[in-house]
Amino acid sequence: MNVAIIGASGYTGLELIKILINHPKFDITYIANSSGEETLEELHPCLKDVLNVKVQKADAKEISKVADLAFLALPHKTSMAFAKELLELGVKVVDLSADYRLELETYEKHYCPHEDKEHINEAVYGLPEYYKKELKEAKLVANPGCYPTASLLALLPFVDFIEEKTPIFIDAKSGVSGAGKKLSETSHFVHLNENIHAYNPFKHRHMPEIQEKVKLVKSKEFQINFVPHLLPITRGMLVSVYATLKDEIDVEKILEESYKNSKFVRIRKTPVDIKSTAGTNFCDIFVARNGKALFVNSSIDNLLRGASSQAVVNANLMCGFEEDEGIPKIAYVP
Ligand SMILES: NC(=O)C1=CN([C@@H]2O[C@H](COP(=O)(O)OP(=O)(O)OC[C@H]3O[C@@H](n4cnc5c(N)ncnc54)[C@H](OP(=O)(O)O)[C@@H]3O)[C@@H](O)[C@H]2O)C=CC1
Ligand SMILES: CC(=O)N[C@@H](CCC(=O)OP(=O)(O)O)C(=O)O
Repeated sequence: MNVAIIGASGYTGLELIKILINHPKFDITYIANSSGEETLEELHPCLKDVLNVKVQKADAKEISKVADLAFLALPHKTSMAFAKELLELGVKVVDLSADYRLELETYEKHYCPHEDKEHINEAVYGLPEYYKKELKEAKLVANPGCYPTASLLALLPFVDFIEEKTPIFIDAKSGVSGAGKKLSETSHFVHLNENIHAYNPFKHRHMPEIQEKVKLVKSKEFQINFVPHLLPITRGMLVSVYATLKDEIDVEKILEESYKNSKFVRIRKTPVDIKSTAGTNFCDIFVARNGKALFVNSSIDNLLRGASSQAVVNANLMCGFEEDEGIPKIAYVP
């Protein structure tokens, strides 16, 4: 199966290349960024003598001649124009941006006017643990955001048992690569080093994504209070969910039961850490209860389970392959 990577000069684009180079069923036949003016080695010196594919200026018609499926590792708004054209040309799409993740009204409220209303309703949300059946039939997959991936995997097993009148709090912490390669004041080394802070409390665009998916998967409308923080590390994400249960239930049993068939969720007996999932597609989860107070703790690699490896799992499912074919499992430890 021939695949294209658009946005190959970015962080998630590089992670896609690294996974797909070793994939037993996918061949990278097209790589692009916005200009096509540099070689792959110039964009990513780490790929010298590893992969030698020409970098092109992204062009949907050219992609359709050489690839059956395209990964779009592009900024929001840019992605939908490419996806629309590719789908019309018969190319399957896994979109890493937010462009197809939300219902139209929610998207337009938190992002911008949508330019591909024709396809937004056919997009499948790429969280395999909850949408596997639909993903096997999908032509367009909306890969979830990194914070929603870690938050939903932690929260969804407990939604039916949470007291509906009390708020749910999600405290999330991400490595800086989550912001992409573009520099900003808050991603500057001098600002970040030995520092940590919250940003966009209760206003982050991933709060409506989490809220909407809880409603769609579990038919429950909760007030989700989401606060992200920036960590002075390159990759990794740690999420802590706090909620109040209706009863003093066996939370470990519920978690085990929820993910007993999942290849990429690991239930941990102690609080999770970032290093054990860095470099892998795993989401590690730990749960604890104090009376009716619930604490669920999850960790993922924001660039992999939060983006590129989850995208390849989704592509595996779309193409009828085993979900774990070619997917990284060995963490960057120590
Ligand atoms: N970083 C993360 O942890 C996560 C990111 N995502 C999402 O994945 C997407 C990619 O993120 P990330 O890799 O971090 O972003 P980067 O900013 O690191 O990379 C963006 C890429 O998009 C390319 N690009 C921009 N405009 C165009 C265009 N018009 N035509 C072709 N290529 C274009 C850039 O190319 P050029 O170099 O030429 O500008 C670059 O390769 C985003 O939507 C992001 O929100 C999702 C989950 C996690
Ligand atoms: C650290 C950091 O800045 N993270 C990004 C989230 C990255 C991501 O998963 O999300 P999208 O695909 O929705 O952009 C942020 O807070 O906007």
